[in-house]
Amino acid sequence: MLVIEGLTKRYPTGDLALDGVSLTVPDGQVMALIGPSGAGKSTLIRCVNRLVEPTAGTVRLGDTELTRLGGLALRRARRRMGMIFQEYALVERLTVMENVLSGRLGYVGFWRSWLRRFPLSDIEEAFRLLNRVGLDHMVDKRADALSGGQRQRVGIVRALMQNPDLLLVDEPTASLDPKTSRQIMRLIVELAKERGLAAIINIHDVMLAQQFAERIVGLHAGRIVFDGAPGALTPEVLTAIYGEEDWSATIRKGREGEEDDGEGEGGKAETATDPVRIAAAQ
Ligand SMILES: Nc1ncnc2c1ncn2[C@@H]1O[C@H](COP(=O)(O)OP(=O)(O)OP(=O)(O)O)[C@@H](O)[C@H]1O
Repeated sequence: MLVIEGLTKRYPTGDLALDGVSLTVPDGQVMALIGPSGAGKSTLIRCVNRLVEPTAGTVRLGDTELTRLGGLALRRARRRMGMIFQEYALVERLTVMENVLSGRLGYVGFWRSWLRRFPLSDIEEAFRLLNRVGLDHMVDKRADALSGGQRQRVGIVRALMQNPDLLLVDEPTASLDPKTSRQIMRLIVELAKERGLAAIINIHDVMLAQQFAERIVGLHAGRIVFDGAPGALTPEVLTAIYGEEDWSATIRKGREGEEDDGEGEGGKAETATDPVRIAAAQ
């Protein structure tokens, strides 16, 4: 369970990116973090793993208060947080398997990893997870020869190789087409559920957030202005999060996503999740 209390971040420039954010994400819950550009989504994710130093407030993961840790203890705690990024952050010249095994670097000693002598159990787990995401036939392929969706799958497997308690996911679909975006979101949600992981997914696409996350938190100017189920995202709520101007853009984007969706592979994705239709139904 992740417990965030009173999290505040003021950058040295004076920007107040987070203003007293409190939030609890239980194990197994997938939470989408939405909000306009500059709302503080990335800052929130980065304060949790301490890539950004909070100005005030606490972050606890299970029994560990992350905001108190430094040095080795912080490095150890970071192992428990799997990061999945927008740009995949793979090592291009390394193979799929090597990229995946790099998720174990925090556990395997330096020399052992330098000599690429990972324990058999790690290699077996890598095969198992690559099989789970449909990439077991690509273990020897170099990362730079993969498609965007395949790269993101490798990124997901690498994060899971850490055996994390928490997934921090930053714009996982920003570089992907709509269909691949849905596949990746579905995969992240399924894997988080299977493994009982708390997950925070920072995502611009409200439609995707509604389709796949069970809980949505809306940030506006560093504050939580909505925290609830996807079905409760009314136009009024979206206006509170995005403001009038961005809200109309969001509706338009939702419709475009639907038009793109010719193959009907999205399951739930094709049902009445358009905010406009939700509004009409109410
Ligand atoms: N390194 C930094 N130095 C100074 N100000 C920053 C820094 N990073 C972010 N900010 C500011 O903090 C606020 C929140 O930014 P943040 O990147 O967290 O928002 P976001 O919701 O993730 O936006 P986006 O969706 O565009 O990525 C913004 O006003 C931004 O300008």
